[in-house]
Amino acid sequence: MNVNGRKYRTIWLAEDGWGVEIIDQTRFPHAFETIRLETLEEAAHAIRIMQVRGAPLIGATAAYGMCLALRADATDLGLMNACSTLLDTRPTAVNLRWALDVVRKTLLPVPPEQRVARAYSLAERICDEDVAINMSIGTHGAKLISDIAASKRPGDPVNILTHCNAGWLATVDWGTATAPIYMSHDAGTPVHVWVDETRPRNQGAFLTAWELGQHGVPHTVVADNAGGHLMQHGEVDMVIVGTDRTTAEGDVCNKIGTYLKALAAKDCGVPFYVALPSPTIDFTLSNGLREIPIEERIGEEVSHITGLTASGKIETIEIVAPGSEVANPAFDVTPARLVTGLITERGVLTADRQSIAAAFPERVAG
Ligand SMILES: CSC[C@@H](O)[C@@H](O)C(=O)COP(=O)(O)O
Repeated sequence: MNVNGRKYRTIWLAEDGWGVEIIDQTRFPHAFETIRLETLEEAAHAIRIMQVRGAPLIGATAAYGMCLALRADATDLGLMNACSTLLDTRPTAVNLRWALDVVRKTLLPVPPEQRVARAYSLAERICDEDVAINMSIGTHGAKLISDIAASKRPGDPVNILTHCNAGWLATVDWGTATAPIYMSHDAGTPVHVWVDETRPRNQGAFLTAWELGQHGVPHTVVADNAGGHLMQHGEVDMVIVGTDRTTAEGDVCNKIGTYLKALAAKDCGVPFYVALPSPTIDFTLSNGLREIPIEERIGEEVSHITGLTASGKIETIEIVAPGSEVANPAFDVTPARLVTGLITERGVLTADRQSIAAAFPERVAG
């Protein structure tokens, strides 16, 4: 993605060939700042406090975190300890476990003195694969958008609602839910995006709105509760969201509030699509509601909010009545029956076990 005329990925190797650079997502939308990671602890911290976030980018950062860890200790014990430190950072996005499994299984049979170099090439491969996957999701999703455009009056935009940030910033490049949007926009299909603000951390208002603006995609930020109303009044042609973990049966776990959008979409006959890169499929799970771990985050994310004051200062203020209890479940599960289709790198699938297994037979086996 281009930012201020310069092409960026969200994570990259520093010029010295070993430090890892990331964009600090806690500073959006008011500042664009990068950070250099040099240690395992810094990589784990970046994931934990959400300087990087979004399922694919969490996986990519973990892969680079392993490189940094192995520079300090490339023994079997060092490798296993680093895996468990990174795995403990966030519980829901399965891309984290997937990336760590790839690194651990590949490196354990390799002699310790060769592990650092192998880890860096693996991390680079994981990043490149993420970009390729998202571009394929973009191609398949753009076809869905152009089909809807063909049924509208020429020039009328396809109105797409999205929740949270499954965009460029959540991946290495392109995004998952946003890839079809960027590709359609670039191809001249008129699109307009309804961006759910996505309380409590406002990934929609802070991140998705920022990156759509950078790319010149027409969009409107709405309060999370507006989606149902917009759908009832024919203002939404389709929903596209991302996912942090999708079961073998097609149940989809994504940012809190996604389920309510799926219910409203079902009631209003609006197609509800999930952009799903294959590393986000957890073939060990069937029932999303019972089996997917849902991250509980700190209450301050609900009780406080950060923004720009009229005097140009970034400040955090309290917005909940003092003394009230707050709860902060960060994800919810949308059952497969509410999902119109899964937009994967291998095409648009029905959200069921047969379709998912037929598209990714090698993942079922291993
Ligand atoms: C392509 S990213 C898909 C999901 O990771 C995204 O929709 C999401 O819920 C991110 O949550 P976050 O808590 O910001 O990491």
